[in-house]
Amino acid sequence: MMVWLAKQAAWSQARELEISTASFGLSANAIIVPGEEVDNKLSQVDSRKLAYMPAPSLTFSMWYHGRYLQITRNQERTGRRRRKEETLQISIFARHHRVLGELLLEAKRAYKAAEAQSVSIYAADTVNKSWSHVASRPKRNINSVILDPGVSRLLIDDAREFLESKAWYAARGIPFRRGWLLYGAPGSGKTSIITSIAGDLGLDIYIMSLSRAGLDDSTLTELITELPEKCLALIEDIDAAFTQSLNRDGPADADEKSPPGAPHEPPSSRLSLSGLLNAIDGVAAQEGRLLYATTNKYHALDPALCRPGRMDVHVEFKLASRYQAEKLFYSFYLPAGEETGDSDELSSTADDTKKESETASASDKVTFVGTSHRLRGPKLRSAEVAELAASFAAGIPEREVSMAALQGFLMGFKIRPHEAVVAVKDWVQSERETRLKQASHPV
Ligand SMILES: Nc1ncnc2c1ncn2[C@@H]1O[C@H](COP(=O)(O)OP(=O)(O)OP(=O)(O)O)[C@@H](O)[C@H]1O
Repeated sequence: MMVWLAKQAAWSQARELEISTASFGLSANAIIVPGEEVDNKLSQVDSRKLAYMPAPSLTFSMWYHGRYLQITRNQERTGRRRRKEETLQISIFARHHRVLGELLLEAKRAYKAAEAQSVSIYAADTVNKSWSHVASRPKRNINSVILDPGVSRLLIDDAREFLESKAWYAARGIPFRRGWLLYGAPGSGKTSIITSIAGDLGLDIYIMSLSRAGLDDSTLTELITELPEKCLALIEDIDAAFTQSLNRDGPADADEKSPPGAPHEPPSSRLSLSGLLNAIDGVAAQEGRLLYATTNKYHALDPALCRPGRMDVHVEFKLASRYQAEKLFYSFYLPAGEETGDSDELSSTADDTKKESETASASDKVTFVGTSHRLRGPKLRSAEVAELAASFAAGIPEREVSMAALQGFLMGFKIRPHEAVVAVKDWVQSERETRLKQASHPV
């Protein structure tokens, strides 16, 4: 209803407003403060966007299919934790409730259309043992995550094939479950590729962090049963459980993290490995759910956790190769609309292309209105970019720096590709020195 409301003239003309830098949910709900996108200072540092919503308790009057309609948005704090509850009160002057059904159906369609452009992210709320919507991100094109040749294709094809194989599993009596474990260097694109896969398959992401305070076996089980039927469940940093000495026999030592003098936590208040294994089987046991886990410490994981049936596909993500560095350079400086000509790029169907361009225009609306850094950069021909990309990649040692670090470096040269190529050698050297210092003085 909120997405539908956001499209009504009465909504955008409201004169009492609630302003926030936090997400109001699907971005279509809120009205982005005009002019902010063109404020270079704000858009260059990735600051939170300001958005406003008509204040609660206002009543909006409008005509709907020839009928007079009034909508009031109410907000109250309920329960011991004073959680904010929102309700909408709708009054329609009509003889039959059919018109309400029409309105709700139209609102549902508007929501689905808005949702098709973005991926909704939910996080586990361990206090209320429920999931809360934390963000809606524009879908990320899978080709924008640059991995070693064939890896993106393997991941997306495998996930698609799994979703289409329900009957195959049923015919063989094999539980319809599949888990993907992405492990390796930090900042190598594990989370990014998972987000892209969710966008590609039209699934919402439900993230669990095992190091979260208050997460015990029963909370985890409850959270798992609360998952919707079709979604992508993501356990981030699954090794975090092991830094708390998680073992199969029971929870870790309860005193380990308690401040001196704090009351002893009952032993059941921690997550045990068997609790985690049951939960994983639970996620996967529900049909149509995909389970992804990420870790930087593959070898710390218990074999029971990694065995086929729980984590069927293990993919290592390494530090950047020259190939990846070159492709990243392209993605920064190739003129808009031109292809790298890379055979590994995942082709989109006509429908996907349409969706992507719609998504791009939806996100452009927020991020760049007229001030894209591409427009301020030098106009390079593809051949020039190719030459620069090759020189840039030649300056990057194989598997020494992460893709996230490379991205950070290039961000400093958004409109200065030639300078990026010149500066890369010194940067690599300074990264090396920083790493050496860190190794000799571990935190
Ligand atoms: N392979 C890649 N291609 C393009 N961008 C990448 C790649 N890897 C990392 N990045 C960029 O680096 C940032 C961090 O990436 P991401 O969170 O996906 O890494 P990660 O492997 O999940 O890291 P961590 O293990 O620390 O959680 C993102 O902004 C992402 O755009």
